[in-house]
Amino acid sequence: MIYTVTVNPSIDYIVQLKELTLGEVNRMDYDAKLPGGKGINVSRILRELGQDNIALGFLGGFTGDFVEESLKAKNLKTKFTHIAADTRINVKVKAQDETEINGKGPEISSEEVAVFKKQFDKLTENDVVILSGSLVPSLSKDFYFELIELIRNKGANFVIDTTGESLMRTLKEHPLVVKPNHHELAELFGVKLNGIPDIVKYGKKLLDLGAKHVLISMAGDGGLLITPDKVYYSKAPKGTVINSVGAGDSMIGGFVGTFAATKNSLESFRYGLACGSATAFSEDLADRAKIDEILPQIKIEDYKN
Ligand SMILES: Nc1ncnc2c1ncn2[C@@H]1O[C@H](COP(=O)(O)OP(=O)(O)OP(=O)(O)O)[C@@H](O)[C@H]1O
Ligand SMILES: O=P(O)(O)OC[C@@]1(O)O[C@H](CO)[C@@H](O)[C@@H]1O
Repeated sequence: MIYTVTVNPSIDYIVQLKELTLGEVNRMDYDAKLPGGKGINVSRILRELGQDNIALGFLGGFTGDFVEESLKAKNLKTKFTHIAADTRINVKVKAQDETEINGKGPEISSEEVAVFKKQFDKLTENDVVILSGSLVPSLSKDFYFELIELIRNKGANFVIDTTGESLMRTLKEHPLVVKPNHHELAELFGVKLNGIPDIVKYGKKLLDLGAKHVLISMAGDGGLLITPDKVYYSKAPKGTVINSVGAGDSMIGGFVGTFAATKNSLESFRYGLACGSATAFSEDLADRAKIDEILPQIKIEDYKN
């Protein structure tokens, strides 16, 4: 089974207007409320791909009820731990630029954490756990490492979508895949990356430090997959970008869902790229029809230094 963990889910409140003027009353042209949070987005893409999965995490209050009901309506399997405080609301303003205002997230008590962690007792070596998104301020910065220890003790695989020191610290536990974007990769090593050869050079270091696969996403410039045997590169397909929120989560969903089903890294890369671009070209996250439309446009090349 694949589990996604969203410690800090959200209602994503999407607000669209032609122009945002700070300090004035602005009127929206369109708005929408979506269940959000990185792990939840991965779960939604896995479901589109027909990959069985269960979304875990913490939900509370009327906002938490909205997220849970929206996911149930989409036939997603969920086992959230219910908390007393309200799940956050993240505001995504689409005007002349895209601006995101993400909440800090609710207080989670030690009792609620204990109930959540109990679920990890049942993991087996056939399971994959995907840890994605921010932690809430009341949790220890080491929370993901505590979870990784529980996961590794059961012999299960994990994927972590995080950046900086937190990412570097998890590499020695051999995540199935890590997916920094090219800016995050540069920050990880405190360097400026000049073109694909540099990106490959530093991406390979993440492999050397323990990751089983390294995916580097480059938004409209496509992506790279670095494995111990080979490096693959693909441009991004052309299309009208409607919504880039969740493109990275979609790429992870496409890669992990396909890898769980096929164990084929190249095919998983193909689906990861297609899911990422399909979301960028959709109003909400990509649906199966959009993913299928984009798949034939993905052309992967062997990358040779
Ligand atoms: N403008 C775009 N055009 C085509 N494909 C895109 C575009 N933006 C993203 N993608 C696809 O989605 C993948 C992931 O996007 P990106 O690199 O923006 O991830 P990210 O930085 O983790 O994004 P986010 O945090 O917004 O989810 C890219 O590698 C690419 O395949
Ligand atoms: O604040 P975090 O946890 O880093 O990111 C949360 C978030 O911005 O990530 C998703 C897109 O990747 C959105 O659905 C959600 O609002």
